[in-house]
Amino acid sequence: MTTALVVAVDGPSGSGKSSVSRATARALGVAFLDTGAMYRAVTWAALRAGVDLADADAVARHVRTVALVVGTDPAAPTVAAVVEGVETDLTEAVRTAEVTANVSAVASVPAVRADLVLRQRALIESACLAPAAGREPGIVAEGRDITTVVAPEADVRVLLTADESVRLARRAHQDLGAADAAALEATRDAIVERDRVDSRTTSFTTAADGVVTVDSTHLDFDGTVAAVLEVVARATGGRA
Ligand SMILES: Nc1ncnc2c1ncn2[C@@H]1O[C@H](COP(=O)(O)OP(=O)(O)OP(=O)(O)O)[C@@H](O)[C@H]1O
Ligand SMILES: Nc1ccn([C@H]2C[C@H](O)[C@@H](COP(=O)(O)O)O2)c(=O)n1
Repeated sequence: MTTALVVAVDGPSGSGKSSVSRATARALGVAFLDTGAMYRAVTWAALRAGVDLADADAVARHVRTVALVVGTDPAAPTVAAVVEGVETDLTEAVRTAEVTANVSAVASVPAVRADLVLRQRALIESACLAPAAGREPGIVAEGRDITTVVAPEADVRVLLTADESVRLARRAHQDLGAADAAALEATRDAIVERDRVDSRTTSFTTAADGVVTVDSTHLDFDGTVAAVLEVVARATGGRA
């Protein structure tokens, strides 16, 4: 493969966007971009700085000052921010319940979205024009608005879905393992609520024109990756 390949993947929480996109990127030998991690990192920074998240202007002003460092190696994706002049790894910190509970408020600010969309496009361009050593030119980028806003011209655009009950069961299993029923119920409520709030800002439940839906309800993980790779092969005539 010599021509750069951009694969855009969107979907609701627990659809498998991150894990399936990452495995797809590995299989294709290209970079991987988790745009949700970028929204999470600027949320972490805003919380740390004590910004009032109800004040959209203040949030957008603060986010503009946050220098993000995003690692797009699908074997070990990372996100960091420069805090008081020091690059601080946030790969784990962005997964806390506090960040998860607040990220939708930050992601719903239009000026924040405009800012991060530009940064995401720059990362996609960089992966295409200057791939890391040993990597093919291209990227699998996933989120909620990649197929529609960030990279509507992507070579391949996929909406990854699964029935709500299956998505919630996967997420609960990942987050809580064998936790008690009340904890599982709380996780489910939080996920449903986050998707409800996020869907006011981005459209990730129905496929836009030209976007291929992959429904993983009855597929296991490997089967889902294979289905996405098949969409890529069909769209690229086997060049990838
Ligand atoms: N087809 C599948 N079959 C079984 N498990 C799956 C499948 N796809 C993903 N998973 C598992 O479901 C869990 C959630 O996947 P993942 O984190 O990739 O979802 P996501 O859509 O990125 O969610 P979020 O937007 O909330 O971060 C993970 O544990 C993942 O391994
Ligand atoms: N392109 C994107 C990616 C993510 N978001 C928002 C929506 C989520 O609540 C949050 C975290 O994403 P996750 O890590 O759960 O995939 O970020 C968005 O609005 N647009």
